[in-house]
Amino acid sequence: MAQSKEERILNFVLQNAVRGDPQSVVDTIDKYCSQKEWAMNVGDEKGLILDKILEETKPSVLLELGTYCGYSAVRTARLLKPSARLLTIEFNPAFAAIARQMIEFAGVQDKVKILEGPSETIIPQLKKKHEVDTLDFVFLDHWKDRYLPDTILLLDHGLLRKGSVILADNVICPGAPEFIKYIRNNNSFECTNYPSHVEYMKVKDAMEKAVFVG
Ligand SMILES: O=C(NCCCCCn1ccc2cnccc21)c1cc(-c2ccc(F)cc2)cc(O)c1O
Ligand SMILES: [Mg+2]
Repeated sequence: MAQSKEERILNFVLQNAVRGDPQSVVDTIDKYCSQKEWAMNVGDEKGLILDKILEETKPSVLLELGTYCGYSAVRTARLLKPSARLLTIEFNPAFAAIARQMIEFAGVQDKVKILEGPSETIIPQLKKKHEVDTLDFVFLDHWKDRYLPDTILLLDHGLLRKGSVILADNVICPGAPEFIKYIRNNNSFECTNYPSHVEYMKVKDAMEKAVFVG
């Protein structure tokens, strides 16, 4: 069977990165996707914004929507304290399988758990099935028209607390206009926009941080 792009990315990492070194995995994916094949990783430019917000927030319980090849899961886990846990939801089983191998190669498997399925099914299970109380940090990077309904789902299931941080990728390109309209007009959230570019491109993009103030 012909290899998928995601398999080619994983194999490039297995052959060129250092096992157990998450930074080398992140750098190697960025090298491949900027020089050989574009892929929808958050990338190095927006990745630095993610890093800074993680270092400011110091979260213990994190949720990511949109694992893909595991780039942002590895990038995030490399900055977490030993006791912190990242749950990452992936809809596509083939991508989840790639991400699992990427996360294990990087050596961050003890901090990361991949949950396979649609976010609208998994979010309501987080408290009882995945022993979550509330989330300190949520990274939205899945279907852009699910950012708003899933934010409402998080609220309805009591998964946010005062100070919970939601960080959304791609609020310009591909864009998440309904999410942005809602979150910027909701007094329960304090929003900050971080202008950037689409990963590995010159096209304008941005990330939006929304802190839940209760
Ligand atoms: O589409 C994007 N991501 C979403 C991929 C599908 C997620 C599916 N999925 C995963 C978990 C999950 C749970 N529940 C339901 C569905 C779920 C994306 C696209 C671009 C992009 C593309 C073309 C272009 F010209 C410019 C930019 C850039 C990005 O950074 C992106 O993130
Ligand atoms: Mg994205």
